[in-house]
Amino acid sequence: SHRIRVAIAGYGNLGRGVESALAQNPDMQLVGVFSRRDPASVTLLDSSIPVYSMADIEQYQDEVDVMILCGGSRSDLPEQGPYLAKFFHTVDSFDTHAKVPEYYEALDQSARESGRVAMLSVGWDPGLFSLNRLFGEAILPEGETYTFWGKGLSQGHSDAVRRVAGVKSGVQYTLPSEEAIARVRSGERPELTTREKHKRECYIVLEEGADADTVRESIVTMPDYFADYDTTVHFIDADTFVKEHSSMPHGGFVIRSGNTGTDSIQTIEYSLALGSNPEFTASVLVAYARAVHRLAHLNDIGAKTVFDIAPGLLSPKSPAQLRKELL
Ligand SMILES: NC(=O)C1=CN([C@@H]2O[C@H](COP(=O)(O)OP(=O)(O)OC[C@H]3O[C@@H](n4cnc5c(N)ncnc54)[C@H](OP(=O)(O)O)[C@@H]3O)[C@@H](O)[C@H]2O)C=CC1
Ligand SMILES: N[C@@H](C[C@H]1CC(C(=O)O)=NO1)C(=O)O
Repeated sequence: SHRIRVAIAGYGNLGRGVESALAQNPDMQLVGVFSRRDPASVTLLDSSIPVYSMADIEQYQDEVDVMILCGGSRSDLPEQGPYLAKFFHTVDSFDTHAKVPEYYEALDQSARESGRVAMLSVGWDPGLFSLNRLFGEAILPEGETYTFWGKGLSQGHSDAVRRVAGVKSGVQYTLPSEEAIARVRSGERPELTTREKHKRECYIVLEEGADADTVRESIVTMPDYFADYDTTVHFIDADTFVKEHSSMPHGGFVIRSGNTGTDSIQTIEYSLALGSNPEFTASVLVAYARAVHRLAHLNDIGAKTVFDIAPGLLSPKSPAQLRKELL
């Protein structure tokens, strides 16, 4: 059977990660990268892969089985997602938690009209952490669920600060409250507000002539991303930025602490330690691209989240082979 023909829409940290993740999956083939920038200015890891202008993307419908959308959630995907679902089966990593319901509806309408599959919010949070929160609550209905991230670089929040007028480069680190983690791990099951669980720290290089106080205010008050957190903004020069803020580690964990019949305490914990947030997220996107391709062949169209995907669809192994590996 032929390899799955995959293309990338939007070439940033995630796009680069998808390019290298595809090289690790021999049943898939990267057929091209689409960018809003001049293709001549976009340098891939593998220079033999063609780069096309996003403006021409509709012409490639018959050459792409799955389009992996790697744009930013704050401003790119809300427009690119519903648009591209008209022409391609897609998968993206949309992570503006507050806006997921409306994004789902927009994708679902577009994908159903075109008879395509559009998977949203694939990654680790939302994505693998979402699945583990579901397992915890479905299996241990009596209990509490906690999610902690970091210390590490959030790409969604870094993308969001880069979109603020006056920001030349920017990253955002998420720091979990060690005190909150200790209380959860002790089995206390505390009520914790958003603000009590994490702090956010940004490092920004300003555009020439931009005003630091105005930029800081735009960031710390930003709804859905920073308004509910204690956020600090540091302004640094470009050399320091490149020297000290070029790696993107991250991670975190989901804990479900619950009680069963005889009041036994049961604890489920799922954790991630990521050397590269974008490369890991890209690896999740690529596994789900395989599932999207299979759903497309089953004509199981419309918007899908990780909750809708049978795990076997992620694996390159046949169902028969997987059954042999159950134990
Ligand atoms: N669900 C999850 O667990 C996760 C989700 N994410 C999501 O992934 C999204 C993308 O993250 P990330 O790849 O780090 O974002 P980037 O800022 O690296 O890229 C976003 C877009 O910006 C454009 N771009 C990239 N580099 C440049 C450049 N040098 N000059 C001009 N434009 C550029 C690209 O579009 P173009 O090529 O068209 O110019 C690209 O698609 C995040 O917004 C986040 O929401 C990330 C991690 C985990
Ligand atoms: N979507 C996040 C993945 C995790 C990290 C995170 C955070 O640090 O706030 N929230 O969810 C990302 O863009 O990195």
